[in-house]
Amino acid sequence: MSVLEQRWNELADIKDELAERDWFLGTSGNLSIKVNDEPLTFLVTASGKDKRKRTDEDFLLVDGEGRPLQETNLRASAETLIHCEVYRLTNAGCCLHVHTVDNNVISELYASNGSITLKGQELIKAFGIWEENGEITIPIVENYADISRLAQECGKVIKPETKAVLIRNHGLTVWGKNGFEAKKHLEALEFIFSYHLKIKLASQLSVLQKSSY
Ligand SMILES: CSC[C@@H](O)[C@@H](O)C(=O)COP(=O)(O)O
Ligand SMILES: [Zn+2]
Repeated sequence: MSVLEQRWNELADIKDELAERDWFLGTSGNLSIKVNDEPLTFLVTASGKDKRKRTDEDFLLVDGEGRPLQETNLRASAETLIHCEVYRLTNAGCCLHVHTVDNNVISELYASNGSITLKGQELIKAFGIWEENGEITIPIVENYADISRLAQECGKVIKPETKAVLIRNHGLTVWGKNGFEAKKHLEALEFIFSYHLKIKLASQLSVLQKSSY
């Protein structure tokens, strides 16, 4: 099997797993996986599809500027330029973007800070952070309608060590050195976001309950 076929199957399997979690509502979400380093080529999901379905037209091979490398009627994801920025600025081998209610709420709650710092969670270790009070900071950018501008803003906050970016009231883009790591990072962040929102809500409720006595 060629490297291209191997990467295709790997990304298709990841897509199936994320679909099982219902992380592609309303055709949202896009995924990519690197095929070649120099020159950069990667497979990216075709735009506007129901990503819960597995077909032979799910991905396109594009270059470092997001241009298709093969004759095709398909359009690359509208957010391909964000994936280009991730591959340009980090050692990512796979990049995943999903819209969930939790990542949207977190992005709105912390937008004015420009980032959210997560700590005190066992799953921080999924990012290779093993120290006692390890923490990870996820930058948050505004959701510009102009994709070049949005990609540019993402590019400004992505440092080599950054693992993810939140786009305000839009979704999360997260990556890893390969498909396994990207999925691990995505699952860990969604877990921590969900925990964070629940504990925040629970503590507000307990303040309300105490003040009603
Ligand atoms: C139809 S909602 C989602 C899109 O606007 C976009 O944010 C998205 O995630 C999917 O776009 P796509 O072009 O299919 O990759
Ligand atoms: Zn999106």
